[in-house]
Amino acid sequence: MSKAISKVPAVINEPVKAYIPGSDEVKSLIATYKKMWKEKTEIPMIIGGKEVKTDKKIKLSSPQDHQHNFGFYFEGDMSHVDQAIGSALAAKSKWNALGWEHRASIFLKAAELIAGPYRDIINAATMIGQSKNVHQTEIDAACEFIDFLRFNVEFMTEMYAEQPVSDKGIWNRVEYRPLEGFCFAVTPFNFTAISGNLPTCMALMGNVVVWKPSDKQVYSAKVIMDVLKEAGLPDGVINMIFTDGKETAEKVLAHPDFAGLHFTGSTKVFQGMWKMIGDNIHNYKSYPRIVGETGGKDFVMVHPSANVEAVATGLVRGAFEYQGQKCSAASRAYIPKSLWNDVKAVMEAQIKTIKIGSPEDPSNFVNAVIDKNSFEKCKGYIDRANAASDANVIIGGKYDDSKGWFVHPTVIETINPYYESIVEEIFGPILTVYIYEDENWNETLKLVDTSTQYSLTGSIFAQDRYAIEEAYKALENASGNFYINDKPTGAVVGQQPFGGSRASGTNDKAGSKMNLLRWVSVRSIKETFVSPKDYKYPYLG
Ligand SMILES: NC(=O)c1ccc[n+]([C@@H]2O[C@H](COP(=O)([O-])OP(=O)(O)OC[C@H]3O[C@@H](n4cnc5c(N)ncnc54)[C@H](O)[C@@H]3O)[C@@H](O)[C@H]2O)c1
Ligand SMILES: N[C@@H](CCC=O)C(=O)O
Repeated sequence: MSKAISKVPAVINEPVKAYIPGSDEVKSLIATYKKMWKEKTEIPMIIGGKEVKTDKKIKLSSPQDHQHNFGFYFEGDMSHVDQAIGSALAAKSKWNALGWEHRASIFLKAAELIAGPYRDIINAATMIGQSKNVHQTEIDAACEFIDFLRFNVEFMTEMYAEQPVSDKGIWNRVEYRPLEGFCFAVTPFNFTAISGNLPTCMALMGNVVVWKPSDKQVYSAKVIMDVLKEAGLPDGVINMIFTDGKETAEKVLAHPDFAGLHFTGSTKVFQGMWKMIGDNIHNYKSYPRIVGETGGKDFVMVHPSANVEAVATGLVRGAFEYQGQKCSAASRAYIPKSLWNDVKAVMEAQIKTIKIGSPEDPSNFVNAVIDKNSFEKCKGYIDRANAASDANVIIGGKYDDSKGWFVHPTVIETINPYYESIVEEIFGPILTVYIYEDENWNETLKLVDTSTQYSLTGSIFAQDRYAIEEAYKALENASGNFYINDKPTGAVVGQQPFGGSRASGTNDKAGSKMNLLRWVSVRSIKETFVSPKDYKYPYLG
């Protein structure tokens, strides 16, 4: 244990590299992409620090070229889930006993490795496996993940420093113990940073973890485990398994030592897991912590005083960056009639210039959606809108799966504020707009607040300060992240703590102290320096 109260290095957000065409940084990244594209990587599970291969080799193909096989991963079964739980529990007491500075050092070193020697590798893996363009991968796999790692260390020390007051003659302290048992991280395909953050932030707080990444994010998940190993994470602290989600959840969530779920993904899956936890409540040694960040139907509300170019740009970037596959993506917009023709014209002009294709060509702004299911889902919404009497595809609407899963940026206009594409999460490059009469501003605010089950992100565009204040109040519970004159995507760790409520999650704000608090169980300690020797109150003589 340490003989000093040390301070961790001051933290600032990792600068986003510009990747200017022709620059050394873009050349280096694209060269790494091309090299990794050709390698037939074999990706084992990592249990107790050991590589685990099975006879079930699953082919990995890239969304931008579904016939291209860039490697394989080894799928496990329920025996591997048992092994992962066993390894986590075996690693627990040593990890728990290690001084916090050592835990901090491991994750700070991991941040440095990603910022330096692993930057191109983790970025290229994300581009190949998850089809992100150079900028989108840089803000996710490099910068956001680095920020999570560094800021969480800072938040941990701030938390540890929070101590109660002490009356005369006593000393009160609190300590932030890891949860008893093991934790379970289940992560989505769309953000490498999220998949890295969920298991690592629990481990940072002294917990041991079973981690099940999405089968569509296996390549960058492997790089995360490589980095953690090189950073010195002891064997068994984080165990990565590639197993069926539902079966794994059934097994893990029935275990008496299950202590906490850290989930990010769709609403339906999270609700299913919450129900399983409820059904098992009598089996556990402690009440498990449940944190889930889930789906969204994120709004852009536009006031007649808004700036047209700012609105159109916010919509184009908010809806179509990473093919709309951000939980925060702008997917419904409410635009006053007086501005609509102008906003539409600017959007059409911008969308016309968007290039679509593989991330290997950095000039492609839109890449492929993640898989066939997603492609078919988007196609369904577009085809039904084309046939609907109350909706119309007004921009885009093309799709092409001949090489990759490409869906063009699409705008649907509807006259029905409850039309399917304006209330359901699509998770693709499809924005639905509803045009309201300018005088119906207040009614439209109510519609934004009540027409979907979600409450994740949302934006108000207005120059009129009274209108901003009205929207701010009327939409108080309509989003967990609220933006004024900006797109509803792109939260930065340490700047806009991220998460939503209603059907969008437990709002425990990833990358903040609020989230880390969920992974500790506080013990209060009171020490009395001179203990009383008689039971009598002073007035009893
Ligand atoms: N709110 C947020 O912060 C946030 C961030 C990113 C993504 N998301 C949401 O995630 C979704 C997209 O990601 P996705 O497609 O990977 O989500 P998903 O729900 O399909 O999968 C998430 C994880 O759950 C696993 N899983 C799937 N079915 C399961 C089951 N029945 N039981 C247990 N685990 C199961 C998957 O294998 C994966 O690891 C969207 O709904 C998006 O809004 C939310
Ligand atoms: N934190 C990201 C979204 C993560 C969900 O997919 C953003 O703010 O855009």
